[in-house]
Amino acid sequence: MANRLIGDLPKVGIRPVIDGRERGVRESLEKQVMTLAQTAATFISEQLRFPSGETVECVIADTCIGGVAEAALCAEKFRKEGVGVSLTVTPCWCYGTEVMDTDPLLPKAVWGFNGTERPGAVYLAAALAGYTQKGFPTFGIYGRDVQDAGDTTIPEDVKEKILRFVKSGLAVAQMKGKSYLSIGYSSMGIAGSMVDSSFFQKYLGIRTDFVESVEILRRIDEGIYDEEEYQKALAWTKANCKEGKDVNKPEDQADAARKEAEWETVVKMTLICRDMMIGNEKVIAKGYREEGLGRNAILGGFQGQRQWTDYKPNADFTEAILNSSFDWNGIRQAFVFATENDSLNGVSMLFGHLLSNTSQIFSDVRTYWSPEAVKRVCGKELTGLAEGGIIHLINSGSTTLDATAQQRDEEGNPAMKPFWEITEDEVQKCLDNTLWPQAERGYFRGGGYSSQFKTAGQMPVTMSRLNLVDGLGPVLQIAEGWTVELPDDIHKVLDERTNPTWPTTWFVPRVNGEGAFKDVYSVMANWGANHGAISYGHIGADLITLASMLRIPVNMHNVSEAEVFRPSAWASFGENKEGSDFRACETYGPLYGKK
Ligand SMILES: C[C@H](O)[C@@H](O)[C@@H](O)C(=O)CO
Ligand SMILES: [Mn+2]
Repeated sequence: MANRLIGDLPKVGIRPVIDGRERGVRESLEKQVMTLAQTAATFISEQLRFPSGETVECVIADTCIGGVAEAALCAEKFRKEGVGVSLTVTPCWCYGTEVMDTDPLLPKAVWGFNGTERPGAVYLAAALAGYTQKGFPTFGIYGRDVQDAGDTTIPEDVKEKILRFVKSGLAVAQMKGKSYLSIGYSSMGIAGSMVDSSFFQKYLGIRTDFVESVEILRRIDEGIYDEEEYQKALAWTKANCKEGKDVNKPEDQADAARKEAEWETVVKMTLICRDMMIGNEKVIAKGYREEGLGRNAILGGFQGQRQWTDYKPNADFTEAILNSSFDWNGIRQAFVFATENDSLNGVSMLFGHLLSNTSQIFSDVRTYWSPEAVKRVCGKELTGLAEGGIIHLINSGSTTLDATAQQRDEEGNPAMKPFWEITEDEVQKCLDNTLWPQAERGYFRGGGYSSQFKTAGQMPVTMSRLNLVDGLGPVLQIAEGWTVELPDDIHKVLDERTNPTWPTTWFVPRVNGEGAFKDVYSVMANWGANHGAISYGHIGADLITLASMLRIPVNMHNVSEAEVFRPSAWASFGENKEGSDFRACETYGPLYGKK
């Protein structure tokens, strides 16, 4: 079972429900109802893939569901098949609570075909009322325009909601039962690194697993890693990871032998952290079964600072490579690995990864630069998207090399793609646009190598952050925007004022003149912590849907109201979308336990 997370990927269960009246009514509908289910299943499997690249499999009930018995038969089939998300479809009237999916943990939605020959929308409303009354928040999908009874196409607005619902539901299902691997614990008093096991378990169904960092030293010293892969990795690293300028004072600079030793150490650290997350058959074959099983970790965090980094090379290389979509074994699914063990930023990265299938950026939200301040220090004007000010995103370590913006989408725009769309040439460009200067020894006494690059292109991105509020619980904040590439005569001046050996992304959130999005400064002023997780694309609406499934309220976002898609029950908590979200999440509480 090693070399991958334990357990099969979740499937999508499709529930064709029907008016159970036989001897005429039911028979007249069977074909249309089952065809709707098959159409939905085909659409989902064609459109969606897991971050691993595997396709999303749908399971359709053996028969249409006309009553309790067939609902129970369907539930049993879904249980056996490993269904993690349920989508009920119908064009006709059905008996709401008799045919409903009563699994409290399955994210669920109902698509009521908008055709007026039969009362499908009436069923939808009745079903949603039943789900709301019984405490199973369910998403309602109802196309805006009436379709003819024989129409088996899925309207665009319905497609959008089906995909948004299924992507989020699969994210919920993929997290359940997995682990957060905490290597070390509290990092420099960063609250997110004081891992809250209760949050992980009750809201995400994720177990937290704590391993002291000394485990890495033990595995290095005792050779508990795959020696053959290590040699391959070291050779690849030497060929592809070029050292940058050593910014340390001459008297503090490591000699050649020490630098070589640090490369060897950081490569071993990378193998070992990965093995600790998902295991390694080669390590088992070497006689280390327990170590080779791994810890089923869908997400990891490394404390690093300060005890480890005061003594040993830092994990900047490890974090950067694990978060990237490639390594010495080629192009592959990115891991999700947080630096400074900021588990809350790690969760935000995981949400982004599961929703976008891409690798993630972990950054300090370091500096807001007003146009005036840039003018003062550079004598230059900020222009284009940057003209209202910019936010400097920069942190040593945990930023994917995909963030060099060397990959291109179908239109030739800079992008960060799912790994299966990335070319070898793009990988090489990401590597060629990254230098690896020695770690700055004032911060990192034990040395190491930091990834140094700038995001060289404009890309749509979404920055998010999960925060824990005492007395309230988790909240999520979201800022859609763009990366911007500054002219070198501005970038270099601003970057040199910080830690130029770290990866830089210049970020401009979409602002609307109101509240937290009044202007770029306000976004920074309202950000809830020192870190943000940044995903490629504008995925704010997906994050909002996912958060509602997890009963995590969204306290800040710049997604248009029309795109907000939450369970129908949320409307019962009031018209104000933000207030109703908080009230609904408070009422339902976490999926897997009591607050
Ligand atoms: C200066 C500290 O050592 C860095 O780790 C700091 O920039 C941070 O990343 C804090 O989140
Ligand atoms: Mn940081």
